[in-house]
Formats: sequence, structure tokens, C-alpha cells
Amino acid sequence: MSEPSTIGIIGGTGWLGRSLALALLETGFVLPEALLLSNRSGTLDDPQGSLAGVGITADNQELVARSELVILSVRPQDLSSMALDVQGKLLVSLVAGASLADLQAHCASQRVIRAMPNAALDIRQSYTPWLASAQVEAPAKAYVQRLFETCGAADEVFSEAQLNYLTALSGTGPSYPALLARALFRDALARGLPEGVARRAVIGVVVQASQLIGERHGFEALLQRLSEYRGVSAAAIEAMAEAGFEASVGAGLDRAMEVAQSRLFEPVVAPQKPR
Ligand SMILES: NC(=O)C1=CN([C@@H]2O[C@H](COP(=O)(O)OP(=O)(O)OC[C@H]3O[C@@H](n4cnc5c(N)ncnc54)[C@H](OP(=O)(O)O)[C@@H]3O)[C@@H](O)[C@H]2O)C=CC1
Ligand SMILES: O=C(O)[C@@H]1CCC=N1
Repeated sequence: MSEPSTIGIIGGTGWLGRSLALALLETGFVLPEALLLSNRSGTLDDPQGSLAGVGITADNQELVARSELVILSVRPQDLSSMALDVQGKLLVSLVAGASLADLQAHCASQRVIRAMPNAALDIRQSYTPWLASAQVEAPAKAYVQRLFETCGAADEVFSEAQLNYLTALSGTGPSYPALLARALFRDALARGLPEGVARRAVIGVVVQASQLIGERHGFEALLQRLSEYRGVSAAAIEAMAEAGFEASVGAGLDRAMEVAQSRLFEPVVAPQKPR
């Protein structure tokens, strides 16, 4: 496969589609004139001009005709009612709950990649696992890996089960840190802290202090080091564990994975014949 010279993003003005478009432009991965976006109105709201020169259309088939690589970034329910024939071209879908087989049948291509970024694509810090159908050639896979590295880290995975699990674990992006932040915030308010202090303390922990977790400090090593004081942190970590912290996380992931594998996308228009 020679590298696609044109990229089209269906749903390219949404949260993920637009963030991806901006990342591809910022990194020079694609030139504005080689990028085409679609949405239902065919209009582009771009007050800052960051998408200057990029094409916009309301006609998804026109986008397919003009793009060598088609990226699908609409909500699952919008895909269900969308007739789309990608004419055997390489299709990269970001749609949660749409399996490779569903996408092949619905969009008329055997060459399909399912990718699962998260909302941190917005700040070019997504973690994006992806799964390719057997018909995707090695150079196309290498190209897609580089494409997602424009906005964070990416890994190929090798089963729908792994991708569905990762939809629950990492596709949810900021959900779990935000849940922890809300629990800490509510606790602080319940104990009478002023709201501003509570909010800044929580952000200080969940957003700022958590940056210590990374290349230099693994999370296990950090927990160990803090626990070794046998003081306040150790008491909190152990009491939270005893109260069922990990069981609660496991239950949430179970439920999220059930939804991720439950065909959020159900075709209501006739499938195309895969090419
Ligand atoms: N947001 C997230 O955190 C994550 C989302 N995902 C998946 O990514 C996909 C996109 O999500 P997200 O960007 O958040 O959703 P948004 O609702 O922000 O964006 C959806 C886009 O699709 C457009 N659209 C809707 N219907 C059509 C249509 N018939 N033809 C062309 N464009 C259309 C919308 O534009 P308009 O309404 O103007 O037509 C909009 O630009 C979803 O499938 C989701 O499951 C995956 C991981 C994380
Ligand atoms: O919650 C959702 O369905 C989307 C897909 C994964 C993350 N956000």
C-alpha cells in the first residue's frame, strides 16, 4: 500500500474528529488541502482559523470519493442509520461498540481498523489501542500507528475482546479520575471546607500530584514509597482497599465492558456488500 495522500473524517467536526484533524495538521501529518471533514450541515465553525484550508461537506459519499483513507467518528446511533459505502478503501472507525465484522458489512470494505482513543485526544495525550481486520496490509497498519501517535501513544491489539475491555478501561479517558475527584470534593464539602479550597485541593491531587505517576515513578512504586511512612497515606490506602475500592473498580469495568460489547451500533439500514 502506498501512503494515503488524502484523509477524510466523517463526523470530523465532533469532539474526537476535530481533535484528530487538528493533531494531524499541527504535526504536518496531512496538509489542509488533503483533509476533508463531514457533518450533517456541511458547515465548519472555526472562529480561530485552525482548520483553514480544510474541506467540509455534508455528503459522506463525496468524502469517500475524495479520500484514500476514511476515518469514521460519528456516534454509534448515527452510524446505525447511515448508509455508507467506502468502496473497499481503508476504513478507520473510532465508533464504540461497532465490531470489525459489523463495520465490514455496513460500510463495504474488508480493510477495517477499529481504534479506541479517548477524550485526551483533545490535548494530544490519548492512549489509542487499535485492532485490524486480516485484510489490512502491514504498511497500512504502520501508517495508522503513526497517525495515532500524532496525538499520544498507540498499540495494536489482537482481539475484539481486548478492544472492548480497553474501551471500558481507557476509552473512558477522564471518567475515572473525574469520579475520584468528585468523591474527594464531596467529602471535603461534607466536612465543611470552603468550596474554593476544596476544589483547588482536589485538582492539586487528581490533576497535579498524579503527574508523578509516569516514566520515573511507577504507580506500584509510588504506593509502596508512600506506604512505607506507615502514616497518613498508608492508613488511607489500606482503609480504602478494605472498604472495597478494587472490587468497586472491577464492578465498574465489568458493566462498562458489557456495554462496549453489546453492539451499541445496530444497523437499521441495509448492509453494503463488503469489497
Ligand atoms: N468522546 C469520547 O470520549 C470517545 C468517543 N468515542 C467514539 O467516537 C465517536 C465520536 O464521538 P464524539 O466525537 O465524542 O462525538 P460527537 O457527538 O462530538 O461528534 C460526532 C460528529 O458526528 C457528526 N455527525 C453526526 N451524524 C452524522 C452524519 N450522518 N454524517 C456526518 N457526520 C455526522 C456530528 O456533527 P453534526 O451533528 O453537526 O452532524 C459530529 O461532528 C463515537 O462513536 C464514540 O463512541 C470513542 C472513545 C472516546
Ligand atoms: O462512553 C462512550 O460510549 C464513549 C466511548 C468510549 C468512551 N466514550
